[in-house]
Amino acid sequence: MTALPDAPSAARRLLLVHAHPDDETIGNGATMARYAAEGALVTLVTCTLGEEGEVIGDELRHLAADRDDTLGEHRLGELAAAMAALGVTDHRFLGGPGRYRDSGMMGVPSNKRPDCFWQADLDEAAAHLVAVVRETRPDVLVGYDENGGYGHPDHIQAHRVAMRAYELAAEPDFRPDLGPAHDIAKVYWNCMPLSVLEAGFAALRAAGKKFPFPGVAGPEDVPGVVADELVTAAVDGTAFTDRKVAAMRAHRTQIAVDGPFFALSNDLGQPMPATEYYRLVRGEAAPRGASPWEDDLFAGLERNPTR
Ligand SMILES: CC(=O)N[C@H]1[C@@H](O[C@@H]2[C@H](O)[C@H](O)[C@@H](O)[C@H](O)[C@H]2O)O[C@H](CO)[C@@H](O)[C@@H]1O
Ligand SMILES: [Zn+2]
Repeated sequence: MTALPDAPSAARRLLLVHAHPDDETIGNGATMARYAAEGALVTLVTCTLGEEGEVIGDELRHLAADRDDTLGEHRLGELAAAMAALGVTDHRFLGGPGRYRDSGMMGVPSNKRPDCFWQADLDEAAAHLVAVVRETRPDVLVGYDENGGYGHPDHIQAHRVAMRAYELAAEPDFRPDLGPAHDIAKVYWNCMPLSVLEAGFAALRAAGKKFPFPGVAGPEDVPGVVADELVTAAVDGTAFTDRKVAAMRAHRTQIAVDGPFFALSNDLGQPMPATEYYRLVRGEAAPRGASPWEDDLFAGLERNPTR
């Protein structure tokens, strides 16, 4: 049981569920930094240690699964450094560090390892997350869409576990030993509005020869692209871009950063958005004024200290 940081019981509470160390910063780094700075209780649950990842740079390549197989332990440290950069103090691994191994990309042999997340029993994995939900009692849960954003097995499984835990945590008869039932007020899935994606890639093409990476990502490389009408919230993290960049750089084996662009180990550069987008899938959206999108994930929620 992790001691929660001291905070007024009326503090707003955000829980994020991610597949690997690095996903949280790529998708929600500015959002996490903003809410942590505003005094919210931000809890990150990461489902694997990222043991099957590729490694950027020759000097650390020995960590890879087909060499020393110590990348997971190394990425645990990268995640801790990234959380320090974002000001997030409550980050945990589903079932404890190493309980579920990174499954690798869809279709590779490591998908069949009995200890990998893709082979996990859904209700058993969800029970680990129910324990966190009932302890931290979040107002808002952030996860992936049913395709995990881009079809990676661990992302799909993280979606399934998050949505199953959302249901089970609210059931008073389910595992009362894990604490009193808790009904999360709002659930969002990470997404990227098509119009924002197109503008970002237009800026990337305009960079021309100054573009710092050998390859250019395409829209198919960006997870969770949806029509603008499906987007509910846009969280402006501009004020926290420096923290997001520092956290991206902390994930040194996975992410290379250059100016307003970043690339994964595939060396395909893509824009690094300062605003992060969300699709509400459970709960009620707050009434919106002129903007089509909420600007705060907690919009419309009373600060209920007894939740
Ligand atoms: C962002 C993300 O989910 N990264 C995962 C992903 O890594 C990609 C994978 O190695 C792919 O083969 C590369 O081309 C791409 O550049 C990588 O981002 O899958 C890894 C293995 O499951 C995982 O460790 C990593 O966190
Ligand atoms: Zn991932």
